[in-house]
Amino acid sequence: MPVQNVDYKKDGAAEDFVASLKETGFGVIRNHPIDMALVERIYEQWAAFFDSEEKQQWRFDPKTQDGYFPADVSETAKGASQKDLKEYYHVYPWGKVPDALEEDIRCYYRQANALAGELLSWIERYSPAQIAKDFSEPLSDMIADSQQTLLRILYYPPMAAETPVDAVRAAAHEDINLITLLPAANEPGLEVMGRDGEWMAVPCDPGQLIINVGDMLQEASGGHFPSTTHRVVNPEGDSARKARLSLPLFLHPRPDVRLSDRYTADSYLKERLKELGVI
Ligand SMILES: O=C(O)CCC(=O)C(=O)O
Ligand SMILES: [Fe+2]
Repeated sequence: MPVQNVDYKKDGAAEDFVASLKETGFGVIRNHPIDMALVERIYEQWAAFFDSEEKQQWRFDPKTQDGYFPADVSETAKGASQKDLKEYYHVYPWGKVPDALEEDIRCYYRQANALAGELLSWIERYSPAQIAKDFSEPLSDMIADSQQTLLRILYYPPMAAETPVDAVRAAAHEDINLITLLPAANEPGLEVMGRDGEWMAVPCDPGQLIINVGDMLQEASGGHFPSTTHRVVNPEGDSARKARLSLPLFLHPRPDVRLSDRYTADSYLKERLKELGVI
């Protein structure tokens, strides 16, 4: 089954969306309530931010992890030999944001967070009873007042003349959190690994929203929803001269939320961030 593209307003949307998540770990939603003009504006504003030297004043705080992460400290995916070719900025509800960029990004955060709550209730509704009975609380409650949900503004610079062999925009990885909401990026490149081990391009038509399952939902659902491996490939030809921006919202439960017998959200996150070498 390929990743399903679901019309948010159509009857049966919730069921089709959850079936796609179960089969592929990914779903695409169109006709959704997120303001895409706002997203376009955010891409423009933040492209200018990443192009400026001002970003150096917003460097991340290693303790709290909010702010700007330059390319030389950005992530190395689990098992990858090179750092990803990306920079990013982490926005938390309590975190720092440059004044001129604050209103739009906080507005997007609220919209996307609200839609994520609804999608999590769709997921719960269409989880088999055997699986849902083990959720320690409704999935949408897990993120309700969370201060941990992270909005990342990602900037993949135009390809340099020389990059280290094996370095890619984002090496194959799985997301740590419950689910991720990702509006279509301004350039293609996102790929998901199918069950057959083949890479498939994820559609990035303007206006679409991509949702993927993260490791925490996989853990909480005993593997019913698979956290699917994905990556961002390097562009070729004319696109190599273009920057790519994307805007994933990583839905993180409150730290005390019990994911499974083995983990709380907090113990799970700490274990994974250590593996990534960012704490
Ligand atoms: O840039 C993208 O399209 C995806 C980014 C991603 O997978 C991540 O930051 O976890
Ligand atoms: Fe990801």
